[in-house]
Amino acid sequence: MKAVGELMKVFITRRIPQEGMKILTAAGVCEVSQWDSDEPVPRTELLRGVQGAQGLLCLLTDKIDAEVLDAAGPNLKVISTMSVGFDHLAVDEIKKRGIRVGYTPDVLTDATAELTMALLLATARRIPEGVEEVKNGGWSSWKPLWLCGPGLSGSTVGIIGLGRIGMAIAQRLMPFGVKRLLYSGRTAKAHAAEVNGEFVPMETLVSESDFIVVTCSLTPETQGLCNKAFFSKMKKTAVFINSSRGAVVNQEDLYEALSSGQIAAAGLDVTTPEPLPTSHPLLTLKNCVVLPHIGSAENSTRGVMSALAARNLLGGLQGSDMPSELSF
Ligand SMILES: O=C(O)[C@H](O)CO
Repeated sequence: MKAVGELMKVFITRRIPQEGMKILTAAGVCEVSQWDSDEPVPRTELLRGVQGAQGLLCLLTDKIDAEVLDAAGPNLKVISTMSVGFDHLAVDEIKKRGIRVGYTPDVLTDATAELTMALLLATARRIPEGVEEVKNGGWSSWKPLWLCGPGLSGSTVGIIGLGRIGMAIAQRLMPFGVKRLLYSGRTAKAHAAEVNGEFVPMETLVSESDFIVVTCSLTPETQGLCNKAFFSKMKKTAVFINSSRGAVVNQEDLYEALSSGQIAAAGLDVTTPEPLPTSHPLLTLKNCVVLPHIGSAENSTRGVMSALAARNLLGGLQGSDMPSELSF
């Protein structure tokens, strides 16, 4: 048994699924302190909690910047985020200080692809609107022209960012009889052949797609990518879906496009900010379906993410391999 003094100090910024906590406890190498709540850690508590830590296990809601790294001090060896996205981490600053980073790719791919499909179908076929009409007495009869929306069969779908999640969505789209699958991104991908994906310039994807699905990561290049110019090139009948990060979209421009009939509908699992204030104009629109960032909220997925984040943390603390280390 090691004396407490020899244990490595770790700060965890939230209550996380048991799977990860059990792994950390069983390893017996760290002294864990935690923001033991379902709500995000206040900034002051984060700055306090991280002091002297050798390991930090954080979530996508925690902005890990130079101030946090300074507060942690020189002992910080590893940051393990329980997320596949890492736009909340000041990667350059982290790299400069030689701190290793773990993240959780792959394990949430299926869950996020499933949710994106659900959001796409719900938005296109106006499911939330239909549910609301049933509840509020708006359902007067079966009506030939009521609550119609576009279907996937025979359609063209454009995926922005054919990475792990984009590819899993493409695979799920195939049995729906999609006619063309377009994708854009930095480079053509060999794996696109599996889904008959056509690598096209962004302009072509935007103007030819009946459905646009955004799954790229948030980077300086993709920030605000879906803006007025983007929406103005879309078909008036097209549906826009975003399950990546809210900041890829200019929400004022999206509101304008939706309310003016420039595009048919939008489904968003991510927004800026999160949560989206209940007074936000997008929430007044029937043709906009907004979900509270639940892409990976599938029963077993969060436990698996938590376990992977714990293993990444241990790898970084012990100077050994991390199952999913971010290479930068
Ligand atoms: O980055 C992530 O992990 C997703 O957005 C949430 O699971």
